[in-house]
Amino acid sequence: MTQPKRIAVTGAAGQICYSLLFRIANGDVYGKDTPVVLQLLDLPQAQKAVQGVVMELEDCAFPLLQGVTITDDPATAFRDIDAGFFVGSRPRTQGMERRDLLSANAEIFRTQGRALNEGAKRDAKVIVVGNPANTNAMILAANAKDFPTENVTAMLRLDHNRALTQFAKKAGVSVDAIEKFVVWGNHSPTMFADWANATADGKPLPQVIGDEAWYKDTLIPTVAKRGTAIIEARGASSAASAANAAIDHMRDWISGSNGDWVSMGISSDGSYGIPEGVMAGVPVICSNGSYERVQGLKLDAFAQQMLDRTVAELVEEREAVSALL
Ligand SMILES: NC(=O)C1=CN([C@@H]2O[C@H](COP(=O)(O)OP(=O)(O)OC[C@H]3O[C@@H](n4cnc5c(N)ncnc54)[C@H](O)[C@@H]3O)[C@@H](O)[C@H]2O)C=CC1
Ligand SMILES: O=C([O-])CC(=O)C(=O)O
Repeated sequence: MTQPKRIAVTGAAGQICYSLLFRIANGDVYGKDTPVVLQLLDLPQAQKAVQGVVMELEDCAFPLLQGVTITDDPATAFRDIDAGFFVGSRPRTQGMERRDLLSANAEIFRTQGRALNEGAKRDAKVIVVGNPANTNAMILAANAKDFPTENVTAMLRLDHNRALTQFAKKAGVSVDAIEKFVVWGNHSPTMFADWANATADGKPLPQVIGDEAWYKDTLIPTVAKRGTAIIEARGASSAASAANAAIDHMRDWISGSNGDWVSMGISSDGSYGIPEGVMAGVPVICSNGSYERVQGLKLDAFAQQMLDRTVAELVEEREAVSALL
């Protein structure tokens, strides 16, 4: 058996983690040959609830689960980790936008960035799920001064997966027939679900669907507002689908995306005119434990306008938290 991977998960008592932890323990991130140790973080008042979740993890008898620690101390949670899922933070409720969580959650990521810096392996892979995910990831990276910024990412994969299903239904194909699709920008209603390069079974998706009005007037807003629709229907924000997206993001980063594009929020290097340091969703291809931006795409006037809008929002969010960077 290989060495166990140490995985920190924050917000362990919450609803996303109630799905996420069981998937990780089942081997869905590192594969069925790699044992895992979970290092669970939550607030002091949530420790008892985390203990309950751990009892349930034990009761699953997962062969790959070699150990679990529970703590309310970020430094303990992030010590020697290979991967970190940063979920812990307040979710929005009806009537709120994700950016309304900025002041409630930003401070969490400053504190945790410092702890990540202290204790994590330098090649640890980090995904931020807690909203507003892009800007929280930027705060986390900025406060982990000696930790590689490229190893801190934000989750756009739920938006990506949501769009794939809508496209697949419209085109009458399976979701895995669709390739080269990307969600650009912020995990917010300004996100840009871009089908310009996408294919279905190798044929251009815009031609296969042949309905640009549907794409602009139905697909884009449906994906952008899906989180709100779930909150209205369920009375709570997406949980199992968010956990699934976090698993997809990390699994592909670790094991590769088989040449296909996936959407990841990463720190901008200035490509596509996205200001450097902004944590924006872009197309990447994952292989050998790392990701590469897809470069050189031509954006038409509509795409450029959509990208500019979502990037402008990210820049505004960055200004709002400048004191924490
Ligand atoms: N990026 C994305 O696509 C998605 C992001 N989210 C976000 O994920 C976050 C978590 O959502 P849920 O699990 O539904 O929320 P929840 O309220 O069920 O759980 C959050 C957990 O985080 C804990 N927590 C709060 N502050 C903490 C801190 N400083 N350190 C450690 N733990 C802390 C809470 O005690 C609670 O157990 C929310 O911000 C939500 O908006 C949700 C769905 C999709
Ligand atoms: O909408 C929310 O607040 C939760 C979330 O990020 C999503 O479901 O995409």
